[in-house]
Formats: sequence, structure tokens, C-alpha cells
Amino acid sequence: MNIKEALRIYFIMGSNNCGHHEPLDVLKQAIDGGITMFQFREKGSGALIGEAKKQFARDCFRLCKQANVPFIVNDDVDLAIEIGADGVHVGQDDLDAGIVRQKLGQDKIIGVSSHTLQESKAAIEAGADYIGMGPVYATTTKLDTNPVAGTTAIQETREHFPQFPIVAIGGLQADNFTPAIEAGADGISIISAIASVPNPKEATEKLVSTMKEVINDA
Ligand SMILES: Cc1ncsc1CCOP(=O)(O)O
Ligand SMILES: C=C1C=NC(C(F)(F)F)=NC1=N
Ligand SMILES: [Mg+2]
Repeated sequence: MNIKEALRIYFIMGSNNCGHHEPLDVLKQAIDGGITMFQFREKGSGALIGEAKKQFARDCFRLCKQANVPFIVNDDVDLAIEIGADGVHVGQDDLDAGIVRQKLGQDKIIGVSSHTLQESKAAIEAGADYIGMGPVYATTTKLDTNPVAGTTAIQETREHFPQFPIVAIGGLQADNFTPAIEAGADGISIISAIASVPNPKEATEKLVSTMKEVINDA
């Protein structure tokens, strides 16, 4: 699969991000609306744990599999291995990407959060398949984000790594993500602009159509 195309509209969700609908209904609507990849990110206040988390992950994975949408697990490498996920996303304070690669093998997707050129270099050398950079704008979805970064770090990493897959994250909406793409991101990752709106399908369709205007092969 072409990772850059998978990064175009990368939906991230946990049960506590869903405002108006049952989580599985939100994911179904996002898939119907045209998301290109999904990250299962069950963390923060009220997050499911243990068997309930595992079952929710399996239910999300089933919806993604039926639609050929790659399914990535945030942080929890053991859960990813247990359910046969397509990959894992780790942050700077999680397992090193090199160790994750040893555990997952070559044919899985490994994403790493990066905030600086230095962190991007380290992630790329460790064998990451993509990096997530942000937060581009202010967000209340993740309470312990780094300071709002704008698109500078994306631009700097793009200048040093012209072809490496980069996805932007943080406060992204249909009406504000274009600068991140112009700075060099291959796609956008979204939580609240899809998960917490009254009509997730419609919101996703708007993101997809806007992305097509910005990237003509999207
Ligand atoms: C997980 C994460 N990492 C940096 S910002 C963020 C939250 C993005 O959520 P939203 O798309 O609702 O701003
Ligand atoms: C903190 C995060 C930063 N970036 C990404 C992604 F968009 F997938 F790269 N996911 C996260 N959970
Ligand atoms: Mg993490």
C-alpha cells in the first residue's frame, strides 16, 4: 500500500472522543465518508481498559478490514500484535521505533510522533514508515501536547527529507489544514473534527473534497 495515500485523511479516535454518536457508528460514518487510514487511540479520561478495550479494538478493526482501511494502534504494541493490526503509532515517550520494528516485523506500519528535525531524523533512522508532526494549531483533544508548533517543523523536516511520509496533526479542520499540506505534509490526521461533530460522514466528505482540491491525486 502507498503510505502517502494512506496518510491523506488519517482519522484517530477513542471512545471518549465521540460527541454525538456511538463510537462504532462514528467510525462507520468516517469510513463511509472516505477516511484513508484509522488509528485506534483509546486513552485519557474514561478510556476503556482490559477486555473492554480489546473488544472495542477488534470491533473497530473489523469495520476497517471490511473497507480496506489500514488499522493502526496507538501506543499499545502488545494489543496490536494480539489482534493482528496493520501497525502501531508511538510517541517520543513510548517504545523506541527500532524495538517496535523488532516486535512487529517489516511488513507492518510504524508511525512516530515528531516535533523537531532532530526527532524526525531519529525516527527515520530507527525505521519509522511515517512521522506525525504538530500540534499545528491549538487543540483540547490531547491535554499534554507540546506547544502549538504551526507548520515550521513540518517544513524543516520536509526540506531535509524530501520524500519521507509526514502527516500533520493538531486542531485540523477542513477550513484550516491547507497550510500544513503546503508546508510539505502528505496528509492530515484528525480527531475532533470528525469524532465530535453531529455528522461525522459529512465532515469526512468535506475533508476529502477539500484535500482533492489541494492534492490533485488525493
Ligand atoms: C493526538 C494529538 N497529538 C498532537 S495533537 C493531538 C490531538 C489532535 O486532536 P484534534 O484533531 O481533535 O485536534
Ligand atoms: C500523538 C500523535 C501524533 N501523530 C499521530 C499521527 F497522526 F498518527 F501521526 N498520532 C498520534 N497519536
Ligand atoms: Mg503515546
